[in-house]
Amino acid sequence: MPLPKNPYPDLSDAQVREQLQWLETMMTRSKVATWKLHRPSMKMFINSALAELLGQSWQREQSYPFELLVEAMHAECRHSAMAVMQQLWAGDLEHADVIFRVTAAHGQARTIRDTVSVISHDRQGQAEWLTGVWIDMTDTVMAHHRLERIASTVPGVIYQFSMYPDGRMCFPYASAGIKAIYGVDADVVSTDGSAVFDAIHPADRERVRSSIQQSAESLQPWFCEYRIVRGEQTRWVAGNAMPELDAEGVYHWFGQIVDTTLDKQRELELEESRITLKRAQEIAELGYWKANFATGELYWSDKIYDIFGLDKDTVKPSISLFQQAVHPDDLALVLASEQQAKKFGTHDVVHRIIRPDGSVRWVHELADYNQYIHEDILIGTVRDITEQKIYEQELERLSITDELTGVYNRRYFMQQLEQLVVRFTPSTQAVVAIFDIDYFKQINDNYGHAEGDAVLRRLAQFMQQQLRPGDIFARTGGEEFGLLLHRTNAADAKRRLNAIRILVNELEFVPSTGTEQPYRVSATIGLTNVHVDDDKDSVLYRADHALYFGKNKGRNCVIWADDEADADVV
Ligand SMILES: Nc1nc2c(ncn2[C@@H]2O[C@H](COP(=O)(O)OP(=O)(O)OP(=O)(O)O)[C@@H](O)[C@H]2O)c(=O)[nH]1
Repeated sequence: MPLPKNPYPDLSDAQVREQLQWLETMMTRSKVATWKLHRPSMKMFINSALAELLGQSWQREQSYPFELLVEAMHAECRHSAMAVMQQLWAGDLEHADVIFRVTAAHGQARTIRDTVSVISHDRQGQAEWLTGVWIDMTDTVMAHHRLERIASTVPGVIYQFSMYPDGRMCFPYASAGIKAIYGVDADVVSTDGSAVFDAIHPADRERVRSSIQQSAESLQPWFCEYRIVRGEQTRWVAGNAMPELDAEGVYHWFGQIVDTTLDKQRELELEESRITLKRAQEIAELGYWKANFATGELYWSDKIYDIFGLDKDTVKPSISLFQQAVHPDDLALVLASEQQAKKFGTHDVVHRIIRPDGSVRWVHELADYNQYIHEDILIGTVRDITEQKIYEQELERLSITDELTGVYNRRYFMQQLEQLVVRFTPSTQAVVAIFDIDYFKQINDNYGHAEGDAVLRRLAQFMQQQLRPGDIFARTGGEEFGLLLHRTNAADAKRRLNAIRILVNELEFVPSTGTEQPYRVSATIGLTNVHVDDDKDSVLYRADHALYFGKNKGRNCVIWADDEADADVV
């Protein structure tokens, strides 16, 4: 049988034999299985490692039928393996890697990569001598299989991504999930990863690239959320991976990419409703809070910090902090409302707070006590109603104020008188008086209506100054004023009002024209004390009667009226 031609013409046959010996020893030791086949005779020579693997006894130079090898192959691999062999025999291929499974000695199934080379050809160009080296890939295949099984239970895709110094990028490993996420096959991107990058939404592509670059530069974990466009569909994915730099300057990331479209949609919807709510709260000047009475914890939305004049970054809200901010006069009201809420479910209270700068604000709190939550929690809103309160107070003030003189008006006087008579008890002491300017018509007639107004203003202010706190003084008609003197007896009231009458009469008025002589005014005052069985009309009737009496008597006097007597001049 002709041996293959010596491929090393510089060496003697003996040297070649020696080299072969050495090679064979090395291969046997390292358990590399090899075979060589003389194609024309189909005689096969195998090394001891292959003989051992196939469960054959071995002798140097013993030939074996090639069938031995073919029979060891698993039936499902045989056809494709032999097809490659045929191409090698025909001289169509010089080298080929053939992968097949064999049943080795002791019935063990092994996966083999047989690297076959044609060593020599016959005159027709067909293979004459061929050789093969078996590499046992069982462990690799098993590891791959194991990885695939694990990967199939993990959401999304797990992968290795590599970036070369020349900028090439690829996915040497990607689990089957890559198809579902990017719509590409793992083997397509195993050498060129551009299909994955092409699938990224154009608006996100640069961001993804620079995040990879950053991770490479810092060797810090890569994390990125971005969109993928697949036909009409846009999906959100999130990727994270750990980078590594190898000795050749190649970066490798090992990580996972998952589809987060649903989470992202929920997140975006949540963010949208959060913004809408925030905006609505801003428009309504509304803050949102949640108080846990069991723990004393309090949550405030941003708006509440503004309302309370506190800094969000440095202040941590708590129930006690809130209570400290409540105006001391309103704290009992607020606490009572909270207790009410525990019984009836609703907390609805208007109160004042004091800001750190001392300014006072009015707030309206509305909250619900949720009895279905087992914790002691009140959830509610707070609105700054200071402007509204000021406006209301101003309206209230205007509704009880006389426009010309600035003192109380008739409406307020009548309200107070009504309250006085309704609440009156035998131990209460109060006096009601009517103060009427004498001959006021003449002032209008002599100096004009504006001068009359000025006199009314000045007299009203003057009277106001003469009274005690708690006394009520109001303009009840044109040049007529009413007085309610609390905790005063008849003698005291007569004395005080007479003193005031004298002071009024001493006032000097200078006409605004400036050309006339100064003049004085006088007033007549009718007064009475309040009785237990009085209503407001009966009180006013007596005071009015006394006033009428005084006018008739010549004016500039204080007249006391009681039930019996018509009047009593002071
Ligand atoms: N300037 C001015 N005059 C008013 C106002 N309201 C009422 N008067 C005038 O006050 C005058 C009241 O006149 P009378 O009721 O006759 O009373 P009098 O002149 O003070 O006389 P006696 O009360 O009897 O002393 C009228 O001329 C009214 O026009 C007002 O708001 N401004």
